[in-house]
Amino acid sequence: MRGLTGLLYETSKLHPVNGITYRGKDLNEIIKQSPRASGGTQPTPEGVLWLLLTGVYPNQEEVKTFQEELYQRSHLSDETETLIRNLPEKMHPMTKFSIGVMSCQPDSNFAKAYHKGVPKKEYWEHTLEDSLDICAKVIQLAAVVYNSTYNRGKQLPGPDQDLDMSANLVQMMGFSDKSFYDLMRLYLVIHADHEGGTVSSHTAHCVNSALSDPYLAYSAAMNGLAGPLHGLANQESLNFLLDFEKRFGHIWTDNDIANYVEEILSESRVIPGYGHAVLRKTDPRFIHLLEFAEKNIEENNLIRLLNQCYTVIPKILDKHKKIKNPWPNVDAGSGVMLLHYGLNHQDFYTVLFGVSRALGIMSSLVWSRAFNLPIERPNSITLDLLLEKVSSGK
Ligand SMILES: CC(=O)SCCNC(=O)CCNC(=O)[C@H](O)C(C)(C)COP(=O)(O)OP(=O)(O)OC[C@H]1O[C@@H](n2cnc3c(N)ncnc32)[C@H](O)[C@@H]1OP(=O)(O)O
Ligand SMILES: O=C([O-])CC(=O)C(=O)O
Repeated sequence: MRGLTGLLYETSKLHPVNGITYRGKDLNEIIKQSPRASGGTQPTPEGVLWLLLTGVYPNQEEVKTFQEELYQRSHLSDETETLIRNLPEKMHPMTKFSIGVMSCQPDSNFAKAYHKGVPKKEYWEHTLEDSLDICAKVIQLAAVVYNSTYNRGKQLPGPDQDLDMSANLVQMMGFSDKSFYDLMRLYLVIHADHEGGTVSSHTAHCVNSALSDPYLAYSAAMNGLAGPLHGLANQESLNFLLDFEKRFGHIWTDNDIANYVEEILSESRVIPGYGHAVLRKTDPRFIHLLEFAEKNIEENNLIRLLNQCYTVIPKILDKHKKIKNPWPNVDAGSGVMLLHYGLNHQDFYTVLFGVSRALGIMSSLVWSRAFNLPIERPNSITLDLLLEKVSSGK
Protein backbone atom coordinates (compact mmCIF):
# COMPACT_ATOMS: atom_id res chain seq x y z
CA MET A 1 0.00 0.00 0.00
CA ARG A 2 3.00 2.27 -0.49
CA GLY A 3 1.87 5.73 -1.49
CA LEU A 4 -1.73 5.06 -0.46
CA THR A 5 -2.79 7.60 2.13
CA GLY A 6 -5.14 5.89 4.55
CA LEU A 7 -4.25 7.00 8.07
CA LEU A 8 -4.64 10.08 10.21
CA TYR A 9 -1.57 10.31 12.44
CA GLU A 10 -0.87 13.49 14.37
CA THR A 11 2.49 13.14 16.00
CA SER A 12 4.96 12.85 13.11
CA LYS A 13 5.38 12.97 9.34
CA LEU A 14 8.08 11.42 7.18
CA HIS A 15 9.57 13.19 4.15
CA PRO A 16 11.30 10.85 1.65
CA VAL A 17 14.43 13.01 1.55
CA ASN A 18 14.45 15.19 4.67
CA GLY A 19 13.36 12.44 7.04
CA ILE A 20 11.13 12.60 10.06
CA THR A 21 9.52 15.61 11.71
CA TYR A 22 7.84 15.40 15.11
CA ARG A 23 5.00 17.90 15.20
CA GLY A 24 6.50 19.66 12.20
CA LYS A 25 9.95 19.97 13.78
CA ASP A 26 12.91 18.13 12.29
CA LEU A 27 15.49 16.27 14.36
CA ASN A 28 18.13 19.01 13.93
CA GLU A 29 15.78 21.52 15.50
CA ILE A 30 14.62 19.13 18.22
CA ILE A 31 18.18 18.26 19.19
CA LYS A 32 19.01 21.98 19.49
CA GLN A 33 15.82 23.24 21.10
CA SER A 34 14.32 20.50 23.25
CA PRO A 35 15.36 20.67 26.95
CA ARG A 36 18.45 18.64 27.86
CA ALA A 37 19.29 16.79 31.01
CA SER A 38 21.51 18.73 33.39
CA GLY A 39 25.14 18.03 32.53
CA GLY A 40 24.14 16.30 29.27
CA THR A 41 24.61 17.27 25.64
CA GLN A 42 21.45 15.68 24.24
CA PRO A 43 17.71 16.34 24.66
CA THR A 44 15.79 14.12 27.05
CA PRO A 45 13.11 11.68 25.86
CA GLU A 46 10.77 13.19 28.47
CA GLY A 47 10.89 16.52 26.60
CA VAL A 48 10.24 14.77 23.30
CA LEU A 49 7.29 12.85 24.74
CA TRP A 50 5.83 16.19 25.84
CA LEU A 51 6.41 17.59 22.35
CA LEU A 52 4.77 14.57 20.68
CA LEU A 53 1.75 14.79 22.95
CA THR A 54 1.19 18.54 22.87
CA GLY A 55 2.95 19.92 19.79
CA VAL A 56 5.14 22.33 21.80
CA TYR A 57 8.43 22.08 23.69
CA PRO A 58 8.18 22.05 27.47
CA ASN A 59 10.17 24.63 29.42
CA GLN A 60 12.76 23.49 31.98
CA GLU A 61 10.27 23.65 34.87
CA GLU A 62 7.64 21.64 32.96
CA VAL A 63 10.11 18.99 31.89
CA LYS A 64 11.33 18.64 35.49
CA THR A 65 7.78 18.14 36.79
CA PHE A 66 7.03 15.76 33.93
CA GLN A 67 10.16 13.73 34.73
CA GLU A 68 8.99 13.43 38.36
CA GLU A 69 5.49 12.43 37.22
CA LEU A 70 6.88 9.72 34.96
CA TYR A 71 9.16 8.48 37.70
CA GLN A 72 6.13 8.03 39.99
CA ARG A 73 4.47 5.96 37.27
CA SER A 74 7.47 3.78 36.50
CA HIS A 75 7.14 1.13 39.20
CA LEU A 76 6.72 -2.49 38.04
CA SER A 77 4.71 -4.96 40.11
CA ASP A 78 6.51 -7.86 41.81
CA GLU A 79 4.40 -10.22 39.66
CA THR A 80 5.76 -8.70 36.45
CA GLU A 81 9.36 -8.77 37.68
CA THR A 82 9.05 -12.38 38.83
CA LEU A 83 7.41 -13.39 35.56
CA ILE A 84 10.25 -11.89 33.51
CA ARG A 85 12.94 -13.37 35.72
CA ASN A 86 11.41 -16.83 35.30
CA LEU A 87 11.20 -16.77 31.51
CA PRO A 88 13.69 -19.07 29.76
CA GLU A 89 17.13 -17.50 29.58
CA LYS A 90 17.33 -18.24 25.84
CA MET A 91 14.01 -16.57 24.97
CA HIS A 92 14.62 -13.52 22.76
CA PRO A 93 14.55 -10.28 24.80
CA MET A 94 11.86 -8.84 22.51
CA THR A 95 9.58 -11.77 23.35
CA LYS A 96 10.25 -11.20 27.05
CA PHE A 97 9.62 -7.49 26.65
CA SER A 98 6.30 -8.05 24.90
CA ILE A 99 5.23 -10.58 27.55
CA GLY A 100 6.24 -8.06 30.24
CA VAL A 101 4.01 -5.40 28.70
CA MET A 102 1.11 -7.88 28.55
CA SER A 103 1.60 -8.74 32.21
CA CYS A 104 1.04 -5.05 33.12
CA GLN A 105 -2.21 -5.03 31.13
CA PRO A 106 -4.53 -5.87 34.08
CA ASP A 107 -3.68 -2.37 35.39
CA SER A 108 -5.08 -0.71 32.28
CA ASN A 109 -6.99 2.39 33.24
CA PHE A 110 -8.70 2.41 29.84
CA ALA A 111 -9.95 -1.20 30.11
CA LYS A 112 -11.39 -0.53 33.57
CA ALA A 113 -13.03 2.72 32.47
CA TYR A 114 -14.49 1.07 29.36
CA HIS A 115 -16.04 -1.71 31.39
CA LYS A 116 -17.50 0.86 33.78
CA GLY A 117 -19.16 2.41 30.73
CA VAL A 118 -17.49 5.84 30.56
CA PRO A 119 -18.68 7.95 27.60
CA LYS A 120 -16.70 7.90 24.36
CA LYS A 121 -15.58 11.50 24.72
CA GLU A 122 -13.59 10.47 27.82
CA TYR A 123 -11.70 7.61 26.15
CA TRP A 124 -8.72 9.80 25.36
CA GLU A 125 -8.20 10.70 29.03
CA HIS A 126 -7.95 7.05 30.05
CA THR A 127 -5.74 6.37 27.04
CA LEU A 128 -3.48 9.20 28.22
CA GLU A 129 -3.23 7.64 31.69
CA ASP A 130 -2.20 4.27 30.22
CA SER A 131 0.11 5.91 27.71
CA LEU A 132 2.06 7.79 30.37
CA ASP A 133 2.21 4.65 32.53
CA ILE A 134 3.55 2.60 29.62
CA CYS A 135 6.19 5.19 28.61
CA ALA A 136 7.36 5.26 32.24
CA LYS A 137 7.26 1.51 32.89
CA VAL A 138 9.10 0.40 29.77
CA ILE A 139 12.33 1.82 31.20
CA GLN A 140 12.20 -0.51 34.19
CA LEU A 141 10.83 -3.34 32.11
CA ALA A 142 13.74 -3.10 29.66
CA ALA A 143 16.22 -3.06 32.56
CA VAL A 144 14.61 -6.15 34.14
CA VAL A 145 14.67 -7.97 30.78
CA TYR A 146 18.34 -7.07 30.33
CA ASN A 147 19.47 -7.93 33.85
CA SER A 148 17.51 -11.17 34.09
CA THR A 149 19.01 -12.28 30.78
CA TYR A 150 22.62 -11.07 30.95
CA ASN A 151 23.33 -9.91 34.51
CA ARG A 152 21.97 -12.80 36.55
CA GLY A 153 23.06 -12.64 40.20
CA LYS A 154 24.69 -9.20 39.88
CA GLN A 155 23.90 -6.45 42.39
CA LEU A 156 22.75 -3.42 40.34
CA PRO A 157 21.41 0.05 41.12
CA GLY A 158 17.63 0.55 41.20
CA PRO A 159 15.89 3.56 39.62
CA ASP A 160 17.09 7.00 40.70
CA GLN A 161 14.49 9.75 41.03
CA ASP A 162 17.01 12.45 40.07
CA LEU A 163 17.93 10.92 36.73
CA ASP A 164 16.11 11.23 33.42
CA MET A 165 14.73 8.10 31.71
CA SER A 166 17.81 7.46 29.59
CA ALA A 167 20.36 7.82 32.37
CA ASN A 168 18.20 5.65 34.61
CA LEU A 169 17.96 2.91 32.02
CA VAL A 170 21.71 2.89 31.37
CA GLN A 171 22.51 2.93 35.08
CA MET A 172 20.03 0.16 35.95
CA MET A 173 21.70 -2.02 33.30
CA GLY A 174 25.00 -1.62 35.12
CA PHE A 175 26.75 1.07 33.01
CA SER A 176 28.07 4.32 34.44
CA ASP A 177 29.72 6.17 31.52
CA LYS A 178 28.07 9.61 31.28
CA SER A 179 28.71 9.68 27.55
CA PHE A 180 26.59 6.52 27.28
CA TYR A 181 23.75 8.40 29.06
CA ASP A 182 23.99 10.94 26.25
CA LEU A 183 24.02 8.33 23.51
CA MET A 184 20.92 6.76 25.07
CA ARG A 185 19.20 10.17 25.14
CA LEU A 186 19.94 10.66 21.45
CA TYR A 187 18.92 7.06 20.69
CA LEU A 188 15.57 7.31 22.52
CA VAL A 189 14.83 10.67 20.92
CA ILE A 190 15.54 9.75 17.29
CA HIS A 191 13.73 6.37 17.29
CA ALA A 192 10.55 7.69 18.93
CA ASP A 193 8.24 8.04 15.93
CA HIS A 194 8.24 7.57 12.13
CA GLU A 195 4.70 8.52 11.07
CA GLY A 196 1.69 6.21 11.14
CA GLY A 197 2.42 3.58 8.51
CA THR A 198 5.42 1.82 10.08
CA VAL A 199 4.67 -1.78 11.00
CA SER A 200 4.91 -0.95 14.71
CA SER A 201 2.81 2.24 14.82
CA HIS A 202 0.27 0.99 12.34
CA THR A 203 -0.15 -2.24 14.31
CA ALA A 204 -0.74 -0.31 17.52
CA HIS A 205 -3.24 1.93 15.75
CA CYS A 206 -5.12 -1.02 14.24
CA VAL A 207 -5.29 -3.02 17.48
CA ASN A 208 -6.33 0.04 19.50
CA SER A 209 -9.03 0.85 16.93
CA ALA A 210 -10.93 -2.19 18.26
CA LEU A 211 -10.72 -0.41 21.64
CA SER A 212 -8.20 -2.96 22.81
CA ASP A 213 -6.40 -0.99 25.53
CA PRO A 214 -2.98 0.66 25.04
CA TYR A 215 -1.10 -2.25 26.67
CA LEU A 216 -2.57 -4.73 24.18
CA ALA A 217 -1.86 -2.32 21.33
CA TYR A 218 1.73 -1.57 22.36
CA SER A 219 2.60 -5.22 22.96
CA ALA A 220 1.27 -6.08 19.49
CA ALA A 221 3.36 -3.24 18.05
CA MET A 222 6.45 -4.67 19.70
CA ASN A 223 5.83 -8.03 18.03
CA GLY A 224 5.95 -6.18 14.70
CA LEU A 225 9.04 -4.22 15.67
CA ALA A 226 10.73 -7.56 16.44
CA GLY A 227 10.78 -8.45 12.72
CA PRO A 228 14.12 -8.36 10.81
CA LEU A 229 12.76 -6.03 8.13
CA HIS A 230 11.79 -3.53 10.84
CA GLY A 231 13.37 -2.96 14.28
CA LEU A 232 15.32 -6.21 14.48
CA ALA A 233 17.45 -4.92 11.60
CA ASN A 234 19.56 -3.10 14.22
CA GLN A 235 20.92 -6.35 15.66
CA GLU A 236 21.25 -7.81 12.16
CA SER A 237 23.23 -4.77 10.98
CA LEU A 238 25.82 -5.14 13.70
CA ASN A 239 26.03 -8.88 13.03
CA PHE A 240 26.60 -8.07 9.36
CA LEU A 241 29.62 -5.90 10.26
CA LEU A 242 30.96 -8.36 12.84
CA ASP A 243 30.68 -11.26 10.37
CA PHE A 244 32.57 -9.19 7.83
CA GLU A 245 35.25 -8.42 10.41
CA LYS A 246 35.51 -12.08 11.34
CA ARG A 247 36.24 -12.92 7.73
CA PHE A 248 38.51 -10.02 6.75
CA GLY A 249 39.97 -8.87 10.07
CA HIS A 250 41.15 -5.27 10.32
CA ILE A 251 42.58 -5.04 6.84
CA TRP A 252 40.07 -4.93 4.01
CA THR A 253 39.38 -3.05 0.80
CA ASP A 254 36.33 -1.52 -0.86
CA ASN A 255 36.31 -4.55 -3.16
CA ASP A 256 36.03 -6.89 -0.17
CA ILE A 257 32.94 -4.98 0.99
CA ALA A 258 31.46 -5.02 -2.53
CA ASN A 259 32.05 -8.76 -2.96
CA TYR A 260 30.64 -9.52 0.46
CA VAL A 261 27.46 -7.55 -0.33
CA GLU A 262 27.06 -9.19 -3.75
CA GLU A 263 27.46 -12.60 -2.15
CA ILE A 264 24.62 -11.89 0.29
CA LEU A 265 22.40 -10.50 -2.47
CA SER A 266 23.07 -13.56 -4.63
CA GLU A 267 21.67 -15.71 -1.81
CA SER A 268 18.43 -13.64 -1.88
CA ARG A 269 19.17 -12.19 1.52
CA VAL A 270 18.83 -8.51 2.43
CA ILE A 271 21.61 -6.13 3.46
CA PRO A 272 20.39 -5.11 6.89
CA GLY A 273 20.34 -1.40 7.65
CA TYR A 274 19.98 -0.41 4.00
CA GLY A 275 16.83 0.48 2.08
CA HIS A 276 13.56 1.93 3.24
CA ALA A 277 9.89 1.85 2.33
CA VAL A 278 9.60 5.65 2.23
CA LEU A 279 13.02 7.29 2.56
CA ARG A 280 14.91 7.87 -0.69
CA LYS A 281 18.10 9.31 0.80
CA THR A 282 20.32 8.55 3.78
CA ASP A 283 18.19 8.44 6.91
CA PRO A 284 18.94 11.63 8.91
CA ARG A 285 18.82 9.49 12.07
CA PHE A 286 21.83 7.55 10.74
CA ILE A 287 23.66 10.84 10.19
CA HIS A 288 22.91 11.96 13.75
CA LEU A 289 24.43 8.74 15.04
CA LEU A 290 27.55 9.22 12.90
CA GLU A 291 27.89 12.79 14.16
CA PHE A 292 27.63 11.59 17.74
CA ALA A 293 30.34 9.02 17.05
CA GLU A 294 32.58 11.64 15.48
CA LYS A 295 32.37 13.83 18.58
CA ASN A 296 32.38 11.20 21.29
CA ILE A 297 33.92 7.95 20.07
CA GLU A 298 37.53 7.40 19.16
CA GLU A 299 37.78 5.85 15.71
CA ASN A 300 38.05 2.06 15.77
CA ASN A 301 37.88 -0.64 13.09
CA LEU A 302 34.10 -1.03 13.28
CA ILE A 303 33.45 2.70 12.97
CA ARG A 304 35.85 2.82 10.00
CA LEU A 305 34.04 -0.15 8.49
CA LEU A 306 30.64 1.45 9.09
CA ASN A 307 31.78 4.64 7.33
CA GLN A 308 33.34 2.72 4.48
CA CYS A 309 30.19 0.61 4.02
CA TYR A 310 28.29 3.90 3.77
CA THR A 311 30.56 4.86 0.86
CA VAL A 312 30.56 1.48 -0.92
CA ILE A 313 27.20 -0.24 -0.31
CA PRO A 314 24.83 2.36 -1.84
CA LYS A 315 26.79 2.16 -5.10
CA ILE A 316 26.35 -1.62 -5.19
CA LEU A 317 22.67 -1.56 -4.23
CA ASP A 318 22.01 1.16 -6.77
CA LYS A 319 23.02 -1.26 -9.52
CA HIS A 320 20.16 -3.56 -8.45
CA LYS A 321 17.34 -1.54 -9.96
CA LYS A 322 14.57 -3.23 -7.98
CA ILE A 323 15.98 -1.73 -4.74
CA LYS A 324 14.33 1.68 -4.51
CA ASN A 325 16.52 3.16 -1.82
CA PRO A 326 20.19 2.12 -1.65
CA TRP A 327 20.96 4.37 1.34
CA PRO A 328 21.43 3.40 5.00
CA ASN A 329 18.63 3.68 7.55
CA VAL A 330 18.93 4.24 11.29
CA ASP A 331 19.46 0.55 12.02
CA ALA A 332 22.74 0.48 10.08
CA GLY A 333 24.60 2.47 12.71
CA SER A 334 23.01 2.15 16.13
CA GLY A 335 24.54 -1.21 17.07
CA VAL A 336 28.12 -0.02 16.54
CA MET A 337 27.50 2.84 18.99
CA LEU A 338 25.94 0.60 21.62
CA LEU A 339 28.76 -1.91 21.29
CA HIS A 340 31.33 0.85 21.82
CA TYR A 341 29.86 1.47 25.29
CA GLY A 342 30.03 -2.21 26.15
CA LEU A 343 26.45 -3.20 25.34
CA ASN A 344 27.52 -6.33 23.52
CA HIS A 345 24.26 -8.28 23.52
CA GLN A 346 22.87 -7.60 20.05
CA ASP A 347 19.66 -9.50 20.83
CA PHE A 348 18.76 -6.72 23.24
CA TYR A 349 19.05 -3.81 20.81
CA THR A 350 15.48 -3.94 19.50
CA VAL A 351 14.18 -3.63 23.08
CA LEU A 352 15.82 -0.18 23.22
CA PHE A 353 14.12 0.69 19.93
CA GLY A 354 10.85 -0.48 21.48
CA VAL A 355 11.34 1.67 24.58
CA SER A 356 11.82 4.69 22.33
CA ARG A 357 8.94 3.86 20.00
CA ALA A 358 6.57 3.84 23.01
CA LEU A 359 6.86 7.65 23.05
CA GLY A 360 5.47 8.07 19.54
CA ILE A 361 3.00 5.21 19.52
CA MET A 362 1.48 6.12 22.86
CA SER A 363 1.15 9.82 22.03
CA SER A 364 -0.59 8.89 18.81
CA LEU A 365 -3.10 6.60 20.48
CA VAL A 366 -4.16 9.48 22.74
CA TRP A 367 -4.95 11.56 19.64
CA SER A 368 -6.67 8.68 17.85
CA ARG A 369 -9.06 8.35 20.77
CA ALA A 370 -9.47 12.12 21.07
CA PHE A 371 -10.51 12.16 17.39
CA ASN A 372 -12.70 9.13 18.04
CA LEU A 373 -11.26 7.40 14.97
CA PRO A 374 -13.26 4.35 13.88
CA ILE A 375 -12.33 0.68 13.88
CA GLU A 376 -9.82 -0.03 11.09
CA ARG A 377 -11.29 -2.50 8.65
CA PRO A 378 -10.04 -2.26 5.06
CA ASN A 379 -11.60 -4.25 2.26
CA SER A 380 -9.94 -7.44 1.04
CA ILE A 381 -10.38 -9.66 -2.00
CA THR A 382 -9.85 -13.33 -2.90
CA LEU A 383 -7.58 -14.41 -5.74
CA ASP A 384 -10.62 -15.69 -7.70
CA LEU A 385 -12.36 -12.33 -7.39
CA LEU A 386 -9.18 -10.56 -8.38
CA LEU A 387 -8.81 -12.75 -11.49
CA GLU A 388 -12.49 -12.17 -12.30
CA LYS A 389 -11.98 -8.40 -12.07
CA VAL A 390 -8.87 -8.54 -14.22
CA SER A 391 -10.46 -10.70 -16.92
CA SER A 392 -13.64 -8.57 -17.01
CA GLY A 393 -11.46 -5.45 -17.28
CA LYS A 394 -13.40 -3.65 -14.48
C1 LIG B 1 13.61 1.17 11.49
C2 LIG B 1 13.30 0.47 10.28
O1 LIG B 1 12.41 -0.32 10.27
S1 LIG B 1 14.19 0.88 8.93
C3 LIG B 1 14.18 -0.61 7.93
C4 LIG B 1 14.99 -1.69 8.58
N1 LIG B 1 15.09 -2.88 7.73
C5 LIG B 1 16.22 -3.19 7.06
O2 LIG B 1 17.22 -2.48 7.11
C6 LIG B 1 16.20 -4.49 6.29
C7 LIG B 1 16.80 -4.31 4.89
N2 LIG B 1 15.92 -3.51 4.06
C8 LIG B 1 14.80 -4.05 3.49
O3 LIG B 1 14.48 -5.23 3.61
C9 LIG B 1 13.88 -3.12 2.70
O4 LIG B 1 14.62 -2.05 2.17
C10 LIG B 1 12.71 -2.56 3.56
C11 LIG B 1 11.92 -3.70 4.21
C12 LIG B 1 13.23 -1.64 4.64
C13 LIG B 1 11.77 -1.76 2.64
O5 LIG B 1 11.16 -2.68 1.77
P1 LIG B 1 10.44 -2.20 0.46
O6 LIG B 1 9.63 -1.00 0.70
O7 LIG B 1 9.72 -3.38 -0.11
O8 LIG B 1 11.69 -1.79 -0.44
P2 LIG B 1 11.84 -1.79 -2.01
O9 LIG B 1 10.60 -1.36 -2.69
O10 LIG B 1 13.09 -1.06 -2.31
O11 LIG B 1 12.05 -3.35 -2.31
C14 LIG B 1 12.12 -3.82 -3.63
C15 LIG B 1 12.97 -5.07 -3.67
O12 LIG B 1 14.30 -4.74 -3.26
C16 LIG B 1 14.71 -5.55 -2.20
N3 LIG B 1 15.49 -4.78 -1.23
C17 LIG B 1 15.18 -3.61 -0.64
N4 LIG B 1 16.14 -3.28 0.25
C18 LIG B 1 17.06 -4.26 0.21
C19 LIG B 1 18.27 -4.50 0.92
N5 LIG B 1 18.70 -3.70 1.89
N6 LIG B 1 18.96 -5.62 0.63
C20 LIG B 1 18.53 -6.47 -0.33
N7 LIG B 1 17.39 -6.31 -1.01
C21 LIG B 1 16.67 -5.21 -0.74
C22 LIG B 1 13.40 -5.98 -1.53
O13 LIG B 1 13.59 -7.13 -0.73
C23 LIG B 1 12.52 -6.19 -2.74
O14 LIG B 1 12.86 -7.42 -3.31
P3 LIG B 1 11.73 -8.41 -3.96
O15 LIG B 1 11.03 -7.57 -4.99
O16 LIG B 1 12.53 -9.54 -4.51
O17 LIG B 1 10.83 -8.78 -2.83
O1 LIG C 1 9.29 4.09 8.52
C1 LIG C 1 9.37 2.83 8.52
O2 LIG C 1 8.63 2.09 7.84
C2 LIG C 1 10.43 2.13 9.29
C3 LIG C 1 11.25 3.04 10.14
O3 LIG C 1 12.21 3.62 9.69
C4 LIG C 1 10.85 3.23 11.53
O4 LIG C 1 9.81 2.68 11.94
O5 LIG C 1 11.54 3.94 12.26
